[in-house]
Amino acid sequence: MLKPAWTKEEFEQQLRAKGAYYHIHHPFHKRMNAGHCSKEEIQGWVANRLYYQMAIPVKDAAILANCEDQEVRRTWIQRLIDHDGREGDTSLGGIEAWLRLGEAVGLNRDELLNEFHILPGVKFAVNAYVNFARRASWQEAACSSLTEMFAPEIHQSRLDTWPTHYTWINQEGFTYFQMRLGQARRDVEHGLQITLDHFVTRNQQERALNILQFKIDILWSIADAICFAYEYGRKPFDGIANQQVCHTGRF
Ligand SMILES: O=C(O)c1cc(C(=O)O)c2c(n1)C(=O)C(=O)c1cc(C(=O)O)[nH]c1-2
Repeated sequence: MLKPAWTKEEFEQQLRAKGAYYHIHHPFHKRMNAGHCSKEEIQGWVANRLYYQMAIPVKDAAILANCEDQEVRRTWIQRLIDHDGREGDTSLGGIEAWLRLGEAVGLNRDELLNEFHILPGVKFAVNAYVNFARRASWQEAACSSLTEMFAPEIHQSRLDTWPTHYTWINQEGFTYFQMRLGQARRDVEHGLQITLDHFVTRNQQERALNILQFKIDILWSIADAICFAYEYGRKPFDGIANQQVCHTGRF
């Protein structure tokens, strides 16, 4: 029997219920916000997350390239500007703000930008997101960005806990988290509107939930890779070679 479609309100509720699996509940994130991470663990997380930051505007450019709706493009393009910044603009782009967070935790730009610390598992997870956005319809790719529904809470929890737990971090590094609070809420409003309008039958709505779970799995896998390497001390090729044998670049 064909299952009836959820109303928009019910569908939104189902999407929001996925927050139960958001990486805010990952043991590594819980440790980080409880103040139990070492300096090396914080540095490892910040260095690896830069790979995600760098990929976000590439992912959003892929969505723009696949989107034939001018109105949507006019709004979506703001996401690229948020992360890349604009020449001559005084407001900080997200990537630059993240690099400053890297410096605030004691890393230098060279080691951040030459991917010295990036784990293969993080690359695979992030690349899966970019590749999905390239191949999927723009509506499905927009749906995959909806983990941002849960992001303001995680950014806020860092702002609430890090300054007291990690007093060695230069406060200027927290600008990124502050910036994202408003940007993420605005992005979600748009992404949610696209998703609620596009996925209308019950089958389509269930597909949207599966796409959101795919993205949640990506974030969880990133945290797993970082946790394994830095909390459990099991970096790739440990005891066999230096991590620098790992492949470089994007495949
Ligand atoms: O720090 C976080 O936990 C976190 C998570 C996410 C997310 O849920 O995908 C994003 C961000 N931050 C973020 O800063 C950001 O700009 C962002 C963009 C997107 C996206 O999918 O387009 N997710 C996220």
